[in-house]
Amino acid sequence: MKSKTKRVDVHVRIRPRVGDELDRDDPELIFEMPTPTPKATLIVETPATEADEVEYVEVLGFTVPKSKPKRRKTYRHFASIQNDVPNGDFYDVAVAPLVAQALSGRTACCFAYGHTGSGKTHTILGYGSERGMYDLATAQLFAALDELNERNTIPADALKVQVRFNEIYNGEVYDLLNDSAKCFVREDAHGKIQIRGELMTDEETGLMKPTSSATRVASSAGELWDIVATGMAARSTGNSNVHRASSRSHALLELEIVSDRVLALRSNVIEVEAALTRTGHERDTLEMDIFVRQHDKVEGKWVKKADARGATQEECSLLLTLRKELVQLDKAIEAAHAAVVAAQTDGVSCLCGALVFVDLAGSEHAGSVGDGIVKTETEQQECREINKSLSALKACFRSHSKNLSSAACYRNSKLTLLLRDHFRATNAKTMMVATISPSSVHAVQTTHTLQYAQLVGET
Ligand SMILES: Nc1ncnc2c1ncn2[C@@H]1O[C@H](COP(=O)(O)OP(=O)(O)OP(=O)(O)O)[C@@H](O)[C@H]1O
Repeated sequence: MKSKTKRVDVHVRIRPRVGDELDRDDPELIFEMPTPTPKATLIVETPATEADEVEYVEVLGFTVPKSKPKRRKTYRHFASIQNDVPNGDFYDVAVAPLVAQALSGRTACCFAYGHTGSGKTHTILGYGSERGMYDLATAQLFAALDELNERNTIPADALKVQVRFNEIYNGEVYDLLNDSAKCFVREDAHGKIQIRGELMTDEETGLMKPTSSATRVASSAGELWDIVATGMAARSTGNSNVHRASSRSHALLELEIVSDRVLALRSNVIEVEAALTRTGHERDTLEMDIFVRQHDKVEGKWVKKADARGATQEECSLLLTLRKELVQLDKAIEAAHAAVVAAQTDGVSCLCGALVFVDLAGSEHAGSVGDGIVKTETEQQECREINKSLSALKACFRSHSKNLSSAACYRNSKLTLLLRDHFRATNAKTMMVATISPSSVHAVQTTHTLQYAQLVGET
């Protein structure tokens, strides 16, 4: 049986002219929408300029006809085109279905792509009285959770929302809920992507162990807003040793429906895994001590001593105990994982539903490494990283829509690695909003955004 394709719904959002565009009275691009949703087409026409009237030009002393610029361009494969609509209307069309998806226990991702100033932040996070997508989404989410919680009598099963808020800048991941601390992304023994903090010394054992990246839990939309506001403040200020502009970083806000029961069981998994690491380290150290005692290093190679004595009885019995403990711990990890899965599947159907909002770096930074504008070493590196992550994202959209199980494309950037489990979650839904300005001053960036959006929409 042919599997269903998982297309990315791409919505184009055209904002009104704002700020300088109004002050300068920028000429507007002309938009035509000949085909309505669900397979919308957008024709963009740049207004004629005085230069268009020039018919001939001098080239190397010859007078030749001037080639006419292509003023009309057509872009296809969009789910909808929203021209000058308020956030609430855009939400109803593009984001409300994602919330329904999360409330059915599945995953939904929303990406905002466009050049700096095109309206990504206005869309995702909102401005003033214009509530952003995540705010409108969490209001809808909590309205549903509150209703379910009213019927629930067991406190440990009360539904809440767990928040993680990370920023990816120059190929590194920062934790916006932990003072922009640097994080590390790795795959755990069960193939799940984990975000970990810096290594810390465990006071009990003296061993270095990674701290988990910060998550916060909100029981109401108001609490969630406060958590996100903390992250947004961290994003705009950065930390003392990293100065980054938000337009040159990707921000990833992950919201997951959880209960205290599920969180306790997950933290039990982390505890048992830590115990396994500790015991494994103890066994390895003892085995190494015995080995080193029995061998000499000759010309870089270990050679067994002629008079090497075996392990003492005490060491043998300790090794036996440690090996038995490791077998027990392996079983305990399996059981702990099974308990998490059982709690997640036995609970209400919305449990573990997730909503992910991604405010991507300004698209003008992609493809602009060699655009002729003088850039510092750091700026060139930033452009390379943005290019890399946005190309990897496009490849992953393609692989996702074609139901390819290949994990390789996700490894090509931190952004896609962080998103991998969300993309590959069962029946995950993905939506991208391509934000554009109507000002012809931004025509080049608008063309770039629409080309990328079309490629994503046609995958
Ligand atoms: N749909 C809209 N309606 C009215 N004003 C808008 C709309 N979209 C954006 N704006 C305004 O345009 C300006 C730039 O928008 P915004 O900051 O969201 O851009 P951005 O793409 O997020 O830029 P950056 O990459 O710097 O974060 C803001 O003043 C914002 O309020």
